[in-house]
Amino acid sequence: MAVYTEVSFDEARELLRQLNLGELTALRGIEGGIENTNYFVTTEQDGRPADYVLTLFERLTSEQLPFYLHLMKHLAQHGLPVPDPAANRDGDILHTVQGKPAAVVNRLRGHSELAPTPAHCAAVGATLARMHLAARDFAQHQPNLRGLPWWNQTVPVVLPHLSTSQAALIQSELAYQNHVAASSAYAALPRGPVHADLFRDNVLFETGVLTGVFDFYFAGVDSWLFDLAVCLNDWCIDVQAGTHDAARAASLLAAYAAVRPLTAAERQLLPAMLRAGALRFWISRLWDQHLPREAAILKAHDPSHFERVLRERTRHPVTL
Ligand SMILES: Nc1ncnc2c1ncn2[C@@H]1O[C@H](COP(=O)(O)OP(=O)(O)O)[C@@H](O)[C@H]1O
Ligand SMILES: N[C@@H](CCOP(=O)(O)O)C(=O)O
Repeated sequence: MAVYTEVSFDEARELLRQLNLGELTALRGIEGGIENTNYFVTTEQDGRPADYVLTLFERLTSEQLPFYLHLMKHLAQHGLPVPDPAANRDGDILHTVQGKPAAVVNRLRGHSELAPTPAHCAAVGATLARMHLAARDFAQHQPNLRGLPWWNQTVPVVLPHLSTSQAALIQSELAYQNHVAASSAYAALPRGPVHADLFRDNVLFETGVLTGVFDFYFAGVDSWLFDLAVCLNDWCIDVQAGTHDAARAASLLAAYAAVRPLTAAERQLLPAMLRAGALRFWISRLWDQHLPREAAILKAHDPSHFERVLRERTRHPVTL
């Protein structure tokens, strides 16, 4: 269930009219997702059906949202297969529905590939590198709001819920990541707007071709290597064991590097960033599990998965 706020047919029809997207014919709540209220919307335009997604933002604010929405528009204008937020007559892409910030984007074709092959991983690697390069001249700046300062703030909050060995691991990893962030190699990492949550369920494929990347609502300015590490930690991991899949990782990395070769600092810090990526999602899953919003998160993700990935990444560093 990811309809926290009910939208009536009339309200949706009015918004779609204002956006000049045709006459509403169908409105259906989307079950997947945990953060926002999402609806699939169909309209009729010039006698043809057109599909959109209407999102009401439940947690993100009107101050934070322009960065995400304009980044999506920027990437779409650069030919990336990402949702393109629809503007009204005044050019605004952030709207209001039921007093909440809202957006309407085109519905991307395809299905999530939850059992990816090296070929799927190559497509993800190449697209990630293209997104990094295309976002270089994106003018707006917003930090990754789930970056190191948030980890430092949130670890003490989740700590009381952990076993002794988990507490020791999370504290020592946090200390290590603070140490890495202060290093000259870290300062040398190329940075820019990154997706920061490019998991299997945020990418669509159709007959083996990557047709969509969505859910930019954890995006922010961070190192490109962090984004790459987040991807490797999801696309190139055995989900049951949390272990590294060398064939899929080689494929993703080679395709990424064919578009944008890695720098010396990136090659050096890959093992540390793989640990950082695992720590980031271990912390957020613990936070969602132990400090849920009022009955809102009904499908909290399992934190122990990223605890396993972090232990694996520490025990068996992947070097280039
Ligand atoms: N632009 C889009 N095109 C196609 N499907 C989409 C699009 N945006 C969202 N979806 C669908 O909605 C579901 C929930 O979206 P998601 O962004 O993951 O929600 P949340 O941010 O609430 O977690 C996705 O799994 C996908 O099926
Ligand atoms: N990918 C994150 C959770 C983010 O949720 P989403 O449904 O908005 O992608 C995780 O797996 O912990």
